[in-house]
Amino acid sequence: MKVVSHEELKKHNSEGDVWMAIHGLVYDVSKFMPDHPGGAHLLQDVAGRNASGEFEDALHSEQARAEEAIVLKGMLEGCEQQVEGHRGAGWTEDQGIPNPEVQEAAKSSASQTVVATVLLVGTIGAALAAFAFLRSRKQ
Ligand code: HEM
Repeated sequence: MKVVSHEELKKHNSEGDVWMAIHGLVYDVSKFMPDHPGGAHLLQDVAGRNASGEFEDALHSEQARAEEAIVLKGMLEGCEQQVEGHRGAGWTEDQGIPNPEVQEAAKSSASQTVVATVLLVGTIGAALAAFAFLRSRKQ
C-alpha cells in the first residue's frame, strides 16, 4: 500500500478536494461529501488531518465504514504498524474503515484461545503424570 506523507495529506483541505486520515489510513472523501448524512461541513472541518476521534465519536454504522464513494489513498506515514495491526486482526482494504472494537474483540478471543490451549495441555499432562505415578506405585 502506498505511504502518504503528512505534507501530502495536509494539501487536500480545500473545497472539493478533501482527504482525511482515519485509524492510520488516508481516504479521499471529496466525491462522498455532498451525500454525507452529517453534512459536508463536518468533513470539511477535519480536511487534511487525522479525523479518527471525530469519526468514532459520531458512532458510525458498519455501513458507513463500508461507504463505496470514499477512496483509500494509502497509509499515513508513520502508521505502518497500526495498519499491520488492523491486518493482523483480520481487516482487509475492501472492508473500508477499520472498526477498533471488532479488532479488540478479535485480539481478546485470540488470547482466550491461547489460554484455553495452555490449560488443556496442562490438564492432560497432569493426568498422564498422575497415571504414570499410580502405575509405578502398584508394581
Ligand atoms: C470517511 C468518512 C465518513 C463517512 C464514510 C461517513 C459516513 C456517514 C454515514 C453513512 C452516516 C449515516 C449514519 C451511519 O450510517 O452511521 C453518517 C452520519 C454522521 N456522520 Fe459521518 N462519515 C464520515 C466522517 C465523519 C466525520 C469525520 C464526522 C465528524 C467530524 C462525521 C459526523 C457524522 C455525524 C454527526 C453523523 C450523524 C448525522 C445525523 O444523524 O444527523 N462523519 N456519516
